[in-house]
Amino acid sequence: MRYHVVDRDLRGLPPREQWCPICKLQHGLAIFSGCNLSHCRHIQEKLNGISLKSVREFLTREEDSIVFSLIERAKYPYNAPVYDPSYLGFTFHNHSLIELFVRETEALQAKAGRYQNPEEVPFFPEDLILPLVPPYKYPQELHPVAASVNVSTTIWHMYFDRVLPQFTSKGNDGKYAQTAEADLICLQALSRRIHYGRFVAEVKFRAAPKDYITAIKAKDSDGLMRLLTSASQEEIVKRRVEEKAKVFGQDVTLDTKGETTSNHSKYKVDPMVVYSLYSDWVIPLTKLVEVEYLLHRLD
Ligand SMILES: C=C(O[C@@H]1C=C(C(=O)O)C=C[C@H]1O)C(=O)O
Repeated sequence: MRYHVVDRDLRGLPPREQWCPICKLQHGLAIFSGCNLSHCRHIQEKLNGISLKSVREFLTREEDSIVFSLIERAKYPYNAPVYDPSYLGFTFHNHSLIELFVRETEALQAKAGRYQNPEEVPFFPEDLILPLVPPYKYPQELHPVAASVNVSTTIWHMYFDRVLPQFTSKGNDGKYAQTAEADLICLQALSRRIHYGRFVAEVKFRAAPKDYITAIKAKDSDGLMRLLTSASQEEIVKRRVEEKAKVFGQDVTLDTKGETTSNHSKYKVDPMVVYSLYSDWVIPLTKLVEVEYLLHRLD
């Protein structure tokens, strides 16, 4: 079967219009009226590679990155000077060392093409320089409005004000560059996971466009929240990350006979902290991103 797709713009964004080869209607991405929905969904699936299964697999793999990044950050004590704007003597626009570190690293990574990937969202987009590398043709599954859905500031404050003090020991070992680097890895993993809510929302929209279109047209945020929520899935996710914190965060040693011994009583990051991080922040923010994306999905 051949699909005739018109009006793909230069950045490879989703087609604004397309012909459905089955119902022969030309229609915008969001307007399915008069057309058999299953046919049009079929086209969408052919054009785009994401499914609920694939997005959930992505989120599951991101859990590993998040738990590992917290464990790596927990190697260092809190190291307060990293977050104190006066530590650099009010140079660099009164930025703290962490802010300077993130801004400069993001600028370098932008040059290397990191933010061409629609999965990656910078914390300081205003500082970014155009990539030096040739463009890579990433699949463009999202509606263009995805570019303006951004909860980076909330993630920043959540991480530094609420989460970091819970899993680091008090103290100062002077390893500030390593500390800032470890923070950045945590922030990037959290941001990637949370902003992936845009992809989750897209597959949910495609699976039940009629329901979502009604709620979107009514600007019904609560209705959208109800539609996209799966309480059972959330419970699985929370228990799984708690378990990962136990498995990844234990000391593994070998005794003289070469038998593995694990210390189950002491974990590098408290598994309850990881459970609460997901329960209080990661899942609610992912759902907020989903709703924000959906509210503008028909723009
Ligand atoms: C991400 C999803 O959407 C919602 C958010 C979830 C999450 O952030 O883990 C889990 C279930 C849903 O309530 C999903 O259905 O997988």
